[in-house]
Amino acid sequence: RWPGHQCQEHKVIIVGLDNAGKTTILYQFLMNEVVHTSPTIGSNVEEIVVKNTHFLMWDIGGQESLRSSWNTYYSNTEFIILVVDSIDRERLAITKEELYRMLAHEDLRKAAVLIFANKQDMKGCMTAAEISKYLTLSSIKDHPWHIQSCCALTGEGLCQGLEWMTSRIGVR
Ligand SMILES: Nc1nc2c(ncn2[C@@H]2O[C@H](COP(=O)(O)OP(=O)(O)OP(=O)(O)O)[C@@H](O)[C@H]2O)c(=O)[nH]1
Ligand SMILES: [Mg+2]
Repeated sequence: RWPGHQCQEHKVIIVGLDNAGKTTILYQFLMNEVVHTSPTIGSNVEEIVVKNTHFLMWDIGGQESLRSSWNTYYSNTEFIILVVDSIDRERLAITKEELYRMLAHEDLRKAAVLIFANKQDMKGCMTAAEISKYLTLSSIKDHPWHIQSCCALTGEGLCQGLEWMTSRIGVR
C-alpha cells in the first residue's frame, strides 16, 4: 500500500532470564496495563504499532531449559530487547553470557540491541549505568545498542525504549 518501509513489520525478540519481566513488558506495550503472568513456556507474539511503525514482538520464555531454543527465533530479527532484572545481581553473569552468545550468532548480525534495566522500583537495585558497566556494553562495536532503565509495573521508561527503536529504523 505504502512505498518504503512504513508498512513493513519489524521483527523483535524479547529475551532475558526467567522472571526478568519480559511478558509484563510485552503486555504493557500492547495494553498499557499490568497483566498477571506465569512463566512463559514457548513464546507469546503480538503486533505493537508505534507511530506507523509495526513491530512483531516475540516474547520468549527465559527458563534455563528453554534458552537453548532461543536461536530458533533469530532469523530476520531486527531488534533484540534484552530484559534484565536489576535486582538479580547473582545472575547478571548468566545474562552477560547469553548476550554475547546472541551477538556472535550469524542470524543476529544485523540486529540492534535494546537493554531494559527493569524493576527500577526495587530498593537496592542496580542502576542502568552499573548494568552497562558489568555487561561491558561500551565494548560492543558491531551492533547498535542502547540501555534504558524501566519499571514494567508502572510503564516508566518503556516508551523511551520504543522511541530508540523507531529512531533506528531507516538508519540501516
Ligand atoms: N517489582 C517489579 N516487579 C516486576 C517488574 N516487571 C515484572 N515484574 C514481576 O516479575 C515477575 C516476572 O515477570 P514476567 O513478565 O512473567 O517475567 P518473564 O521475563 O516473562 O519470565 P519467563 O516467562 O519465565 O521468562 C512477575 O511477578 C512480574 O509482576 C517491575 O518492573 N518491578
Ligand atoms: Mg514470560
